[in-house]
Amino acid sequence: MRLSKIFTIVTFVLFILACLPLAWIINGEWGAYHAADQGLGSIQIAHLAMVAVEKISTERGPANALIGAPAGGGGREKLRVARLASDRALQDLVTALSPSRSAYHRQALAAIRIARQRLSEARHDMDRIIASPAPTATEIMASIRRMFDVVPVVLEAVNALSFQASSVYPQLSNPLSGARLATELREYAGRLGSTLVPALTEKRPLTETEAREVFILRGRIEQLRGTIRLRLSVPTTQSVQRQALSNMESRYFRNGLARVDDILLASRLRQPYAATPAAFTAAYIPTLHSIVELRDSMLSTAADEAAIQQRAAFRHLLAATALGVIALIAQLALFAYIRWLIAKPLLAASKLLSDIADGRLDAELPATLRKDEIGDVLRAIAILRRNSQEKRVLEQERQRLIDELTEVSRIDFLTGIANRRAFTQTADAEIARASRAGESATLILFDIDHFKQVNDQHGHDSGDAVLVHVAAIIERICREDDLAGRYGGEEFVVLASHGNASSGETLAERLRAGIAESPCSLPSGQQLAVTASFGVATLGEASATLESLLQAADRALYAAKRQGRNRVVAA
Ligand SMILES: Nc1nc2c(ncn2[C@@H]2O[C@H](COP(=O)(O)OP(=O)(O)OP(=O)(O)O)[C@@H](O)[C@H]2O)c(=O)[nH]1
Repeated sequence: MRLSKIFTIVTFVLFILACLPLAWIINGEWGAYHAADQGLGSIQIAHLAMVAVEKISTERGPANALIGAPAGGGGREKLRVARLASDRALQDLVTALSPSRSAYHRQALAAIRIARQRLSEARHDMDRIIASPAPTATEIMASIRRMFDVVPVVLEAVNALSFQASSVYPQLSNPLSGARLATELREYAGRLGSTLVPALTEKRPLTETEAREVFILRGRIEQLRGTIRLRLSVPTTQSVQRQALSNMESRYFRNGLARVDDILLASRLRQPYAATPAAFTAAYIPTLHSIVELRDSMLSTAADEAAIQQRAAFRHLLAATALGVIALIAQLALFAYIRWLIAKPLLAASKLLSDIADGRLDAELPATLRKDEIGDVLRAIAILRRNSQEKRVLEQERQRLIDELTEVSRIDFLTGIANRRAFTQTADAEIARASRAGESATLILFDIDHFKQVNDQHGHDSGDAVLVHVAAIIERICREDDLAGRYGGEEFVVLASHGNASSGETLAERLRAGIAESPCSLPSGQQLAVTASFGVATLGEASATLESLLQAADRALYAAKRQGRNRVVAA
């Protein structure tokens, strides 16, 4: 597998391995943020449920005030407004719970459906009692109890939502349960007032049942008061809650319950009541606000704390995501850097080595100042390439010299035509080929006449000039495919291929005439007449080799010399 591919696979695998724990961490942070968000939502919805409980409790005040009261006055309008407020609070709660996102929400929604049904029936019954001119105490109490029965159902929703919020924020269980207890306290405080209404309406002492009910309610209220105080006795309780608690103590537990105690005392002493139901309600109900304020203060503390934690969870999520992304980018950048630092130069080095091995020595070498192993490799490749280039130059020079030597060894240094060795090699092969092919070939051997005299009379240089002069005539007259050479001294030889005896003799005659008719210019400037004698031998049965042709031609040449020179004699 190629190095680049291995590097890509390793990068991919390491990237995935880094992604997995990051995804796990981010998923955890997302879960924490999501739970915090839901917990905060639950606190807000729990608040709506508590408000609904409060509104339903409050609705009993104007209803009770209307029982036995003369028709007219603003009582009806107050009841209408109170009922509208209850309906709106329940609707707000239903809207906030839809669509339900958890089992707690579904449980709360189911409870509210039942509560609405019960509330509708209780209102119907209450309207009947209000319309009745003289309802009995039992009828009034039954009607009031039906209103009471609505509240525990809504409290179920409050409990479900508070539990959900507490499960996310265990540290907020104190303010959350404190708010829930305050909601219950508000309910029982309301019930206490409602329980007194029949006796006030009928201007009679409390019945034994009513007195027991009041006793139980007072006990329940004290119990709730104690539990709330316990919840708020922890050091983390904020001053605003302590203030709300003290406000509730003075307004409800001192002023509000003082009204109740007045009525209970008058009832026990069988004395007439100092307040009508409406006056009692008007004095008693406002004191319940202090309980609601305490509830809201605890809820607002819990909501603030939850919002802080939700924001912290969001910041953690953001930080984890940002760190994760930065880590991945850093990892990719590191891989890219390593690729650039190691893999890329190694690949380039491998390509350069392949090029050098294939003889491509002109590829550009990256200039490197690197001091590491990669730098060493690149420098070694540069040296290797330089050595290869030098070796190539040397090889070329060597070949050139070989070619030159070969050429020199085949050419006569004086005349520039083939020497005896070159002529012999080529002529041997040509005669063998012509012999095989059944073609004709003529060998012309000739010798300059009285050459010794030229040397003797005009000097050796003039002799050389005559030799060069004759060679030039040979080159001028012979065809390209004729083989001509200096056979030795002042002796020349020509092998005329593809010819016959007569054409060979003709060529010899043309050579003879050419030499005889062209005087040679000696270095001294003197013109010297030169002649030569020719022996011609033609390829035949008896002369199938160069050697035999040469012997035959030499004999003919000798004959030509004897016959007076400057002539052609055929063997
Ligand atoms: N200048 C010069 N002279 C050469 C060369 N080679 C051979 N000779 C001379 O050629 C002469 C040959 O002379 P001979 O063999 O006596 O023949 P000749 O004088 O030509 O007489 P014939 O051939 O009988 O006409 C000798 O004096 C050689 O020294 C050469 O390369 N240059």
